[in-house]
Amino acid sequence: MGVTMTDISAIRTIGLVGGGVIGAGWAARFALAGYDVKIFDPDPEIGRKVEEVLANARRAQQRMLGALLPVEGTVTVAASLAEAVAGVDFIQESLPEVEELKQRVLKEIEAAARPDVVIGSSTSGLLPSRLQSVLVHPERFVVGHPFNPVYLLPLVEVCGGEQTTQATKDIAAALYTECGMQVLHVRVEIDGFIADRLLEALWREALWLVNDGVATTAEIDDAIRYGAGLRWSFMGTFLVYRLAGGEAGMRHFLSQFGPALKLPWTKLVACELTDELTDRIAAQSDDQAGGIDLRTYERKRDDCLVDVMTSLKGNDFASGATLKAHAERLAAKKSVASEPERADAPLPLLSTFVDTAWIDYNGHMTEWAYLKLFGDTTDVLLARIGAGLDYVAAGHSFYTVETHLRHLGQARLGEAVRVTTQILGADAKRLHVFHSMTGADGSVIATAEQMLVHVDAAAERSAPMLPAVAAEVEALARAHADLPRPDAVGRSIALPAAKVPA
Ligand SMILES: NC(=O)C1=CN([C@@H]2O[C@H](COP(=O)(O)OP(=O)(O)OC[C@H]3O[C@@H](n4cnc5c(N)ncnc54)[C@H](O)[C@@H]3O)[C@@H](O)[C@H]2O)C=CC1
Ligand SMILES: C[N+](C)(C)CC(=O)CC(=O)[O-]
Repeated sequence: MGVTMTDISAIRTIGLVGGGVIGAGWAARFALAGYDVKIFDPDPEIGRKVEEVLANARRAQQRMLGALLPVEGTVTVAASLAEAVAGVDFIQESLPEVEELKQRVLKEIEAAARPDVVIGSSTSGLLPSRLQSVLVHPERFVVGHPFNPVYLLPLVEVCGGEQTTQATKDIAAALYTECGMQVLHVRVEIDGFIADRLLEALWREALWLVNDGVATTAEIDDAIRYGAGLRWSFMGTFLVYRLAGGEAGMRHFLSQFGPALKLPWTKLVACELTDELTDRIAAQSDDQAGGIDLRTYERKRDDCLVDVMTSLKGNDFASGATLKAHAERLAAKKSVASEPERADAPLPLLSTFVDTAWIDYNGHMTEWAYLKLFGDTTDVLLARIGAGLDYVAAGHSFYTVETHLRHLGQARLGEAVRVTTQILGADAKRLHVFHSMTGADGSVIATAEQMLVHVDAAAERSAPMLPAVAAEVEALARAHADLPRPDAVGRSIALPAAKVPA
């Protein structure tokens, strides 16, 4: 099926050329987003390598998104380049960073692929105008520069060349976004794009510091990870330095620290990678790694990245906002259709998916999260009876004065949970409710019995409900009067009789 230039819903299968660090990372990113992947790499070990990267990626993404993840796409190792790209709906090239090689293979890709299919390139700095110049259809070529590990880091720089159409950039950007990535549009075509210009400046300086015997690889990494690296995970250099300028902000920062830039402390030219320096860096790096193998280190890195992004998700900030939006998109695709109320059944008030922030060290939804969801359900009920935020603003409210929570099963990350509410009774000032939470398989995993008291909020005293609310409560209480009373109502916590010490 063809893909129109404005529609990515027709994209099902993605062809990957090059399956090294980045190509295998793309395979995992796309497959875990539900796309089928065909990958070609002449490396005879390609199948094993991709499988290992995919296993680590699956583990990390499950920690981050759990049951929200879509059904995983298939990953097929193709026997030839033509097999990997023929008939696919999008292509991502991740060949070694050599312009002539990329140009030669891009021509081979074009000869085997559909003429309209978008070709993304992972190049970290080569100019798209030069790469696309060899193509018959250069308009469908665009750079999509990712960051390692591609399956976790959201950033992808999208940069078109002189002949790239806007539609091509839009398709690539839409696809990457759909896979949970954060697109940074590089508006001016420039060697190294934006991020690698910055990374390379730091990297040059780091190599000089080792070369000049100022610091070891481990000391330089400490200088980053205990300081600036921590704040870079959520604020970039400009925002960080604005805050460092105190109340006078960026102007003060520039006037105080600007003159030092002219000293200059940094060299900003490449140091010669002599055999001696390469040996020294490699030996220090081996020493620093402490004999831990690559895949184990990758898992450590992935765990830390997931923890950082999950925390930032709670703050709805930086990459956390990207993750939150992605989780919401995935949840919307799986969303449970809202249920109509029935007179002969408890009210269906809340449907949601278990969030990463609610998971404990056992991998299950933690205690307080149950109370939060039951509390949220009560809020939905209050809105339903006309006691929502306007009612509160007018000085009336309900306070919860007693809760009895029971835990009967487990909810896991991303699982769909649903809460229904039965009105057990009410009088002029009190509302007695029973919430029941079911998991994805429909079994009850928790219940909460609550007593709410209506209050005059300003006086902080109980008070009768306003007539309109009282009428809604009465109607619901009457409708629920004939429902079977849950066994757990009124139960208290106690050991079974036989276990009570005499
Ligand atoms: N490693 C990194 O940190 C990042 C790399 N990139 C970019 O991604 C691209 C790939 O880099 P890496 O994955 O790091 O390199 P890599 O060396 O790990 O992988 C390159 C792969 O291409 C394969 N290959 C060589 N000739 C081929 C051909 N004719 N057809 C198919 N496959 C072929 C090789 O067998 C190898 O597996 C480069 O353009 C690089 O600049 C982008 C972001 C980060
Ligand atoms: C070293 N590198 C230039 C290939 C790095 C990148 O392009 C991005 C990254 O993951 O750091």
